[in-house]
Amino acid sequence: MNDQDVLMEVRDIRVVRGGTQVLKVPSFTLGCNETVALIGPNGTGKSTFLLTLAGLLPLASGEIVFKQQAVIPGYASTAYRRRLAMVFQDPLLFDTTVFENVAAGLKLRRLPKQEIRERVTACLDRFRIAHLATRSASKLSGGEAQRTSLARAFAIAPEAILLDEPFAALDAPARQALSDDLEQVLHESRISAIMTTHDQAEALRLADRMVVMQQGEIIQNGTPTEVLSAPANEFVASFVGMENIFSGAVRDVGQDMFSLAVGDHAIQVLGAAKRGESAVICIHPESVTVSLDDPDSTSSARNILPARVSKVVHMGLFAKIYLDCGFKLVASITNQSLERLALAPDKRVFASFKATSVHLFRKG
Ligand SMILES: Nc1ncnc2c1ncn2[C@@H]1O[C@H](COP(=O)(O)OP(=O)(O)OP(=O)(O)O)[C@@H](O)[C@H]1O
Repeated sequence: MNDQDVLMEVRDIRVVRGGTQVLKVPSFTLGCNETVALIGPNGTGKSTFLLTLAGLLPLASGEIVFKQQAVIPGYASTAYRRRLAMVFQDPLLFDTTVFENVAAGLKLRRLPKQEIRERVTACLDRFRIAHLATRSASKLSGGEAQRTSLARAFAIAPEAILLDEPFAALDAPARQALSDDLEQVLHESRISAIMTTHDQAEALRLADRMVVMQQGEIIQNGTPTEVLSAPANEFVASFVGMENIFSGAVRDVGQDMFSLAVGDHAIQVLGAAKRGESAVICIHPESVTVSLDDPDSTSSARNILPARVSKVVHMGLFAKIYLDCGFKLVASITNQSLERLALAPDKRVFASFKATSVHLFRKG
Protein backbone atom coordinates (compact mmCIF):
# COMPACT_ATOMS: atom_id res chain seq x y z
CA MET A 1 0.00 0.00 0.00
CA ASN A 2 1.39 3.48 -0.88
CA ASP A 3 1.58 6.09 1.89
CA GLN A 4 -1.24 8.05 0.20
CA ASP A 5 -3.44 4.95 0.26
CA VAL A 6 -3.04 4.48 4.03
CA LEU A 7 -5.56 6.29 6.20
CA MET A 8 -4.62 4.92 9.58
CA GLU A 9 -1.61 2.99 10.82
CA VAL A 10 -0.95 1.25 14.11
CA ARG A 11 2.64 0.87 15.29
CA ASP A 12 3.46 -1.49 18.14
CA ILE A 13 0.54 -0.66 20.37
CA ARG A 14 -0.30 -2.23 23.72
CA VAL A 15 -3.43 -1.52 25.76
CA VAL A 16 -3.89 -2.36 29.44
CA ARG A 17 -7.34 -2.56 31.07
CA GLY A 18 -7.92 -3.36 34.73
CA GLY A 19 -4.18 -3.93 35.17
CA THR A 20 -4.04 -6.62 32.45
CA GLN A 21 -2.66 -6.29 28.94
CA VAL A 22 -5.67 -6.93 26.67
CA LEU A 23 -4.34 -5.77 23.29
CA LYS A 24 -0.98 -6.09 21.56
CA VAL A 25 -0.82 -5.13 17.89
CA PRO A 26 2.63 -4.73 16.29
CA SER A 27 1.20 -3.39 13.04
CA PHE A 28 -2.11 -2.75 11.31
CA THR A 29 -3.18 -0.41 8.53
CA LEU A 30 -6.54 0.80 7.32
CA GLY A 31 -6.50 1.87 3.70
CA CYS A 32 -8.47 4.73 2.16
CA ASN A 33 -11.90 3.49 1.01
CA GLU A 34 -11.27 0.13 2.64
CA THR A 35 -13.66 -1.91 4.79
CA VAL A 36 -12.03 -4.20 7.34
CA ALA A 37 -13.90 -6.80 9.40
CA LEU A 38 -12.48 -7.64 12.82
CA ILE A 39 -13.59 -11.10 13.81
CA GLY A 40 -12.86 -13.32 16.80
CA PRO A 41 -14.51 -14.88 19.83
CA ASN A 42 -15.88 -12.97 22.84
CA GLY A 43 -13.42 -11.11 25.00
CA THR A 44 -10.66 -11.25 22.43
CA GLY A 45 -10.13 -7.47 22.27
CA LYS A 46 -12.15 -6.37 19.22
CA SER A 47 -14.05 -3.60 21.02
CA THR A 48 -10.88 -2.56 22.84
CA PHE A 49 -9.15 -2.22 19.47
CA LEU A 50 -11.94 -0.03 18.06
CA LEU A 51 -12.10 2.18 21.16
CA THR A 52 -8.32 2.58 21.02
CA LEU A 53 -8.39 3.57 17.34
CA ALA A 54 -11.14 6.07 18.18
CA GLY A 55 -8.86 7.69 20.76
CA LEU A 56 -11.16 6.66 23.61
CA LEU A 57 -8.68 4.39 25.42
CA PRO A 58 -5.10 5.24 26.32
CA LEU A 59 -2.13 3.37 24.90
CA ALA A 60 0.36 1.70 27.26
CA SER A 61 2.91 1.98 24.43
CA GLY A 62 3.15 2.48 20.68
CA GLU A 63 1.47 4.99 18.43
CA ILE A 64 -1.39 5.50 16.00
CA VAL A 65 -0.74 7.45 12.84
CA PHE A 66 -3.60 9.09 10.92
CA LYS A 67 -2.90 10.45 7.44
CA GLN A 68 0.83 10.25 8.14
CA GLN A 69 0.60 12.25 11.38
CA ALA A 70 1.08 10.64 14.81
CA VAL A 71 -2.15 11.38 16.66
CA ILE A 72 -1.84 9.01 19.62
CA PRO A 73 0.02 8.90 21.98
CA GLY A 74 0.17 12.30 23.12
CA TYR A 75 -3.22 13.76 23.30
CA ALA A 76 -6.02 12.12 21.31
CA SER A 77 -7.58 15.52 20.71
CA THR A 78 -11.26 16.27 20.29
CA ALA A 79 -10.33 17.41 16.79
CA TYR A 80 -8.98 13.89 16.04
CA ARG A 81 -12.03 12.18 17.55
CA ARG A 82 -14.31 14.37 15.43
CA ARG A 83 -12.72 13.04 12.26
CA LEU A 84 -14.13 9.62 13.13
CA ALA A 85 -17.57 8.24 13.89
CA MET A 86 -18.35 5.23 16.03
CA VAL A 87 -21.48 3.07 16.02
CA PHE A 88 -22.22 0.63 18.83
CA GLN A 89 -24.38 -2.47 19.08
CA ASP A 90 -26.72 -0.45 21.32
CA PRO A 91 -27.72 2.66 19.27
CA LEU A 92 -27.53 5.06 22.31
CA LEU A 93 -29.95 7.63 20.87
CA PHE A 94 -30.93 10.95 22.45
CA ASP A 95 -34.49 11.25 23.72
CA THR A 96 -35.62 13.49 20.87
CA THR A 97 -36.77 13.00 17.26
CA VAL A 98 -34.98 10.92 14.65
CA PHE A 99 -34.19 14.13 12.71
CA GLU A 100 -32.63 15.78 15.78
CA ASN A 101 -30.57 12.66 16.51
CA VAL A 102 -29.12 12.62 13.01
CA ALA A 103 -28.53 16.39 13.18
CA ALA A 104 -26.76 16.24 16.59
CA GLY A 105 -23.16 15.92 15.37
CA LEU A 106 -23.68 18.61 12.74
CA LYS A 107 -25.09 21.08 15.30
CA LEU A 108 -22.07 20.38 17.51
CA ARG A 109 -19.89 21.35 14.56
CA ARG A 110 -21.97 24.55 14.16
CA LEU A 111 -22.84 23.96 10.51
CA PRO A 112 -25.32 26.36 8.84
CA LYS A 113 -28.98 25.36 9.30
CA GLN A 114 -29.57 24.82 5.59
CA GLU A 115 -26.58 22.49 5.29
CA ILE A 116 -27.69 20.54 8.36
CA ARG A 117 -31.14 20.08 6.84
CA GLU A 118 -29.70 18.90 3.51
CA ARG A 119 -27.22 16.47 5.07
CA VAL A 120 -29.75 15.00 7.50
CA THR A 121 -32.34 14.57 4.74
CA ALA A 122 -29.78 12.80 2.53
CA CYS A 123 -28.76 10.44 5.35
CA LEU A 124 -32.35 9.67 6.32
CA ASP A 125 -32.97 8.77 2.68
CA ARG A 126 -29.84 6.64 2.44
CA PHE A 127 -30.92 4.59 5.45
CA ARG A 128 -34.60 4.54 4.38
CA ILE A 129 -35.94 6.31 7.49
CA ALA A 130 -37.14 9.63 5.96
CA HIS A 131 -40.70 8.71 6.99
CA LEU A 132 -39.56 8.52 10.64
CA ALA A 133 -37.95 11.99 10.77
CA THR A 134 -40.42 13.42 13.30
CA ARG A 135 -40.84 10.20 15.31
CA SER A 136 -39.49 10.12 18.85
CA ALA A 137 -36.33 7.99 19.01
CA SER A 138 -37.78 6.21 22.04
CA LYS A 139 -40.55 4.79 19.81
CA LEU A 140 -38.39 2.99 17.25
CA SER A 141 -37.89 -0.71 16.59
CA GLY A 142 -34.35 -2.08 17.07
CA GLY A 143 -33.71 -1.96 13.32
CA GLU A 144 -35.03 1.62 12.97
CA ALA A 145 -32.96 2.75 15.95
CA GLN A 146 -29.78 1.27 14.46
CA ARG A 147 -30.59 2.91 11.10
CA THR A 148 -30.88 6.24 12.95
CA SER A 149 -27.55 5.62 14.68
CA LEU A 150 -25.87 4.86 11.33
CA ALA A 151 -27.45 7.89 9.65
CA ARG A 152 -26.13 10.06 12.52
CA ALA A 153 -22.63 8.61 12.08
CA PHE A 154 -22.56 9.13 8.30
CA ALA A 155 -24.12 12.62 8.51
CA ILE A 156 -20.88 14.11 9.83
CA ALA A 157 -19.02 12.70 6.79
CA PRO A 158 -16.31 11.13 8.97
CA GLU A 159 -12.95 10.12 7.50
CA ALA A 160 -13.40 6.66 9.02
CA ILE A 161 -16.28 4.88 10.66
CA LEU A 162 -15.82 2.34 13.44
CA LEU A 163 -18.69 -0.11 13.86
CA ASP A 164 -18.88 -2.34 16.93
CA GLU A 165 -21.21 -5.28 16.20
CA PRO A 166 -23.73 -2.93 14.57
CA PHE A 167 -26.25 -5.65 13.73
CA ALA A 168 -25.81 -8.04 16.65
CA ALA A 169 -29.03 -7.05 18.41
CA LEU A 170 -31.21 -7.37 15.29
CA ASP A 171 -33.23 -10.33 14.04
CA ALA A 172 -32.15 -12.03 10.82
CA PRO A 173 -34.36 -10.12 8.30
CA ALA A 174 -33.58 -6.69 9.86
CA ARG A 175 -29.91 -7.61 9.96
CA GLN A 176 -29.87 -8.65 6.32
CA ALA A 177 -31.73 -5.53 5.13
CA LEU A 178 -29.53 -3.15 7.12
CA SER A 179 -26.26 -4.78 6.13
CA ASP A 180 -27.36 -4.53 2.46
CA ASP A 181 -27.99 -0.80 2.92
CA LEU A 182 -24.73 -0.27 4.81
CA GLU A 183 -22.83 -2.01 2.02
CA GLN A 184 -24.38 0.39 -0.48
CA VAL A 185 -23.66 3.48 1.64
CA LEU A 186 -20.03 2.44 2.24
CA HIS A 187 -19.62 1.85 -1.48
CA GLU A 188 -21.11 5.22 -2.46
CA SER A 189 -19.50 7.32 0.29
CA ARG A 190 -16.08 5.65 -0.03
CA ILE A 191 -15.61 6.12 3.72
CA SER A 192 -13.10 3.72 5.30
CA ALA A 193 -14.63 1.42 7.87
CA ILE A 194 -13.67 -1.10 10.51
CA MET A 195 -16.43 -3.37 11.75
CA THR A 196 -16.36 -5.98 14.50
CA THR A 197 -18.62 -8.95 13.94
CA HIS A 198 -19.19 -12.54 15.02
CA ASP A 199 -20.88 -13.28 11.73
CA GLN A 200 -18.44 -14.47 9.10
CA ALA A 201 -21.05 -14.27 6.33
CA GLU A 202 -21.46 -10.56 7.12
CA ALA A 203 -17.68 -10.11 7.12
CA LEU A 204 -17.46 -11.88 3.78
CA ARG A 205 -20.07 -9.68 2.19
CA LEU A 206 -18.99 -6.30 3.52
CA ALA A 207 -15.25 -6.49 3.99
CA ASP A 208 -12.28 -6.08 1.67
CA ARG A 209 -10.09 -7.51 4.42
CA MET A 210 -10.68 -9.83 7.33
CA VAL A 211 -8.62 -9.54 10.51
CA VAL A 212 -8.88 -12.45 12.94
CA MET A 213 -8.12 -11.78 16.60
CA GLN A 214 -7.34 -14.17 19.42
CA GLN A 215 -6.45 -13.20 22.99
CA GLY A 216 -5.71 -9.58 22.19
CA GLU A 217 -3.56 -10.26 19.12
CA ILE A 218 -4.09 -10.36 15.37
CA ILE A 219 -3.47 -13.89 14.19
CA GLN A 220 -4.50 -13.51 10.55
CA ASN A 221 -4.96 -10.54 8.27
CA GLY A 222 -5.97 -11.17 4.67
CA THR A 223 -8.73 -10.99 2.10
CA PRO A 224 -11.84 -12.94 3.11
CA THR A 225 -10.98 -15.53 0.45
CA GLU A 226 -7.45 -15.95 1.83
CA VAL A 227 -8.68 -16.39 5.39
CA LEU A 228 -11.36 -18.88 4.38
CA SER A 229 -9.28 -20.89 1.94
CA ALA A 230 -5.98 -20.82 3.84
CA PRO A 231 -6.69 -20.25 7.55
CA ALA A 232 -3.49 -19.49 9.47
CA ASN A 233 -4.07 -22.18 12.07
CA GLU A 234 -6.59 -24.56 13.55
CA PHE A 235 -8.18 -21.83 15.66
CA VAL A 236 -8.93 -19.64 12.62
CA ALA A 237 -10.14 -22.66 10.67
CA SER A 238 -12.66 -23.68 13.29
CA PHE A 239 -13.67 -20.05 13.92
CA VAL A 240 -14.56 -19.56 10.25
CA GLY A 241 -16.63 -22.72 10.35
CA MET A 242 -14.22 -25.22 8.83
CA GLU A 243 -15.47 -28.62 9.91
CA ASN A 244 -12.91 -30.93 8.30
CA ILE A 245 -9.81 -30.48 10.47
CA PHE A 246 -7.65 -33.56 10.97
CA SER A 247 -4.32 -34.35 12.59
CA GLY A 248 -2.17 -37.40 12.00
CA ALA A 249 1.30 -38.80 11.55
CA VAL A 250 3.20 -38.32 8.29
CA ARG A 251 3.74 -41.66 6.53
CA ASP A 252 5.13 -41.91 3.00
CA VAL A 253 7.02 -38.89 1.77
CA GLY A 254 7.43 -38.16 -1.95
CA GLN A 255 9.04 -35.25 -3.77
CA ASP A 256 6.29 -32.69 -3.22
CA MET A 257 3.63 -34.84 -1.56
CA PHE A 258 3.22 -36.93 1.50
CA SER A 259 0.55 -39.10 3.03
CA LEU A 260 -1.00 -38.46 6.43
CA ALA A 261 -2.53 -41.22 8.55
CA VAL A 262 -6.07 -40.19 9.46
CA GLY A 263 -8.19 -43.03 10.86
CA ASP A 264 -7.34 -46.07 8.75
CA HIS A 265 -6.69 -43.92 5.68
CA ALA A 266 -3.59 -42.37 4.19
CA ILE A 267 -4.61 -38.92 2.96
CA GLN A 268 -2.46 -37.55 0.14
CA VAL A 269 -1.32 -34.01 0.89
CA LEU A 270 0.62 -31.57 -1.29
CA GLY A 271 3.62 -30.14 0.59
CA ALA A 272 6.79 -31.10 2.39
CA ALA A 273 6.98 -33.11 5.61
CA LYS A 274 9.20 -35.59 7.38
CA ARG A 275 8.15 -39.15 7.97
CA GLY A 276 6.92 -39.70 11.53
CA GLU A 277 6.19 -36.07 12.41
CA SER A 278 2.65 -34.92 13.04
CA ALA A 279 0.69 -32.52 10.87
CA VAL A 280 -2.72 -30.82 10.89
CA ILE A 281 -4.76 -30.40 7.72
CA CYS A 282 -8.14 -29.05 6.72
CA ILE A 283 -10.35 -29.70 3.72
CA HIS A 284 -13.16 -27.38 2.63
CA PRO A 285 -16.51 -29.18 2.54
CA GLU A 286 -16.98 -27.64 -0.95
CA SER A 287 -13.86 -29.52 -2.13
CA VAL A 288 -15.28 -32.94 -1.23
CA THR A 289 -17.12 -34.70 -4.06
CA VAL A 290 -19.67 -37.40 -3.31
CA SER A 291 -20.39 -40.15 -5.87
CA LEU A 292 -22.24 -43.46 -5.91
CA ASP A 293 -19.58 -45.35 -7.88
CA ASP A 294 -15.86 -45.57 -7.23
CA PRO A 295 -14.52 -42.65 -9.30
CA ASP A 296 -11.06 -44.26 -9.51
CA SER A 297 -10.65 -44.34 -13.27
CA THR A 298 -12.51 -41.13 -14.05
CA SER A 299 -11.26 -38.76 -11.34
CA SER A 300 -8.04 -36.84 -10.90
CA ALA A 301 -8.66 -36.82 -7.14
CA ARG A 302 -5.84 -38.48 -5.22
CA ASN A 303 -8.04 -39.19 -2.23
CA ILE A 304 -10.95 -41.57 -2.72
CA LEU A 305 -12.59 -42.96 0.42
CA PRO A 306 -15.51 -45.38 0.75
CA ALA A 307 -18.04 -43.80 3.09
CA ARG A 308 -21.47 -44.14 4.63
CA VAL A 309 -23.85 -41.15 4.78
CA SER A 310 -24.62 -40.49 8.44
CA LYS A 311 -26.65 -37.27 8.14
CA VAL A 312 -28.03 -34.88 5.50
CA VAL A 313 -28.57 -31.28 6.61
CA HIS A 314 -30.45 -28.92 4.27
CA MET A 315 -28.89 -25.45 4.21
CA GLY A 316 -31.19 -23.67 1.73
CA LEU A 317 -29.39 -23.55 -1.63
CA PHE A 318 -27.05 -26.43 -0.73
CA ALA A 319 -26.83 -29.36 1.66
CA LYS A 320 -24.22 -30.61 4.07
CA ILE A 321 -23.54 -34.32 3.94
CA TYR A 322 -21.97 -35.84 7.04
CA LEU A 323 -19.98 -38.88 6.00
CA ASP A 324 -18.46 -41.68 8.03
CA CYS A 325 -15.18 -42.71 6.41
CA GLY A 326 -13.79 -44.20 9.63
CA PHE A 327 -13.57 -40.54 10.62
CA LYS A 328 -16.20 -37.81 10.17
CA LEU A 329 -15.93 -35.92 6.86
CA VAL A 330 -18.35 -33.17 5.79
CA ALA A 331 -19.18 -32.49 2.14
CA SER A 332 -21.13 -29.53 0.85
CA ILE A 333 -23.16 -30.25 -2.29
CA THR A 334 -25.80 -28.52 -4.38
CA ASN A 335 -29.46 -29.45 -4.04
CA GLN A 336 -29.35 -30.77 -7.64
CA SER A 337 -26.55 -33.20 -6.70
CA LEU A 338 -28.39 -34.20 -3.56
CA GLU A 339 -31.46 -35.05 -5.62
CA ARG A 340 -29.50 -36.80 -8.38
CA LEU A 341 -27.59 -38.98 -5.90
CA ALA A 342 -30.68 -39.54 -3.69
CA LEU A 343 -28.50 -39.28 -0.60
CA ALA A 344 -29.98 -40.44 2.68
CA PRO A 345 -28.61 -41.82 5.94
CA ASP A 346 -26.85 -45.21 5.63
CA LYS A 347 -26.37 -44.95 1.87
CA ARG A 348 -22.96 -46.21 0.74
CA VAL A 349 -21.00 -43.69 -1.33
CA PHE A 350 -17.48 -42.57 -2.21
CA ALA A 351 -15.98 -39.30 -1.01
CA SER A 352 -13.14 -37.85 -3.06
CA PHE A 353 -10.94 -34.76 -2.96
CA LYS A 354 -7.71 -33.66 -4.60
CA ALA A 355 -4.37 -33.47 -2.78
CA THR A 356 -4.29 -29.80 -3.83
CA SER A 357 -7.55 -29.20 -1.92
CA VAL A 358 -5.94 -30.24 1.34
CA HIS A 359 -4.66 -27.23 3.30
CA LEU A 360 -1.65 -28.00 5.51
CA PHE A 361 -1.33 -25.91 8.72
CA ARG A 362 1.80 -26.96 10.44
CA LYS A 363 4.11 -29.79 11.23
CA GLY A 364 5.94 -30.66 14.37
N1 LIG B 1 -13.62 -1.76 31.30
C1 LIG B 1 -12.81 -2.83 31.36
N2 LIG B 1 -11.96 -3.00 32.41
C2 LIG B 1 -11.14 -4.05 32.47
N3 LIG B 1 -11.08 -5.02 31.54
C3 LIG B 1 -11.89 -4.89 30.48
C4 LIG B 1 -12.81 -3.81 30.34
N4 LIG B 1 -13.49 -3.97 29.19
C5 LIG B 1 -13.02 -5.10 28.63
N5 LIG B 1 -12.08 -5.67 29.41
C6 LIG B 1 -11.34 -6.91 29.13
O1 LIG B 1 -10.60 -6.71 27.95
C7 LIG B 1 -10.60 -7.92 27.16
C8 LIG B 1 -11.09 -7.62 25.77
O2 LIG B 1 -12.47 -7.23 25.83
P1 LIG B 1 -13.25 -6.66 24.58
O3 LIG B 1 -14.58 -6.18 25.05
O4 LIG B 1 -12.38 -5.72 23.85
O5 LIG B 1 -13.41 -7.99 23.70
P2 LIG B 1 -14.35 -8.25 22.44
O6 LIG B 1 -13.56 -9.12 21.53
O7 LIG B 1 -14.88 -6.99 21.91
O8 LIG B 1 -15.51 -9.11 23.11
P3 LIG B 1 -17.07 -9.24 22.66
O9 LIG B 1 -17.10 -9.94 21.37
O10 LIG B 1 -17.64 -10.04 23.79
O11 LIG B 1 -17.64 -7.84 22.61
C9 LIG B 1 -11.45 -8.92 27.92
O12 LIG B 1 -10.58 -9.76 28.65
C10 LIG B 1 -12.27 -8.07 28.85
O13 LIG B 1 -12.58 -8.77 30.04
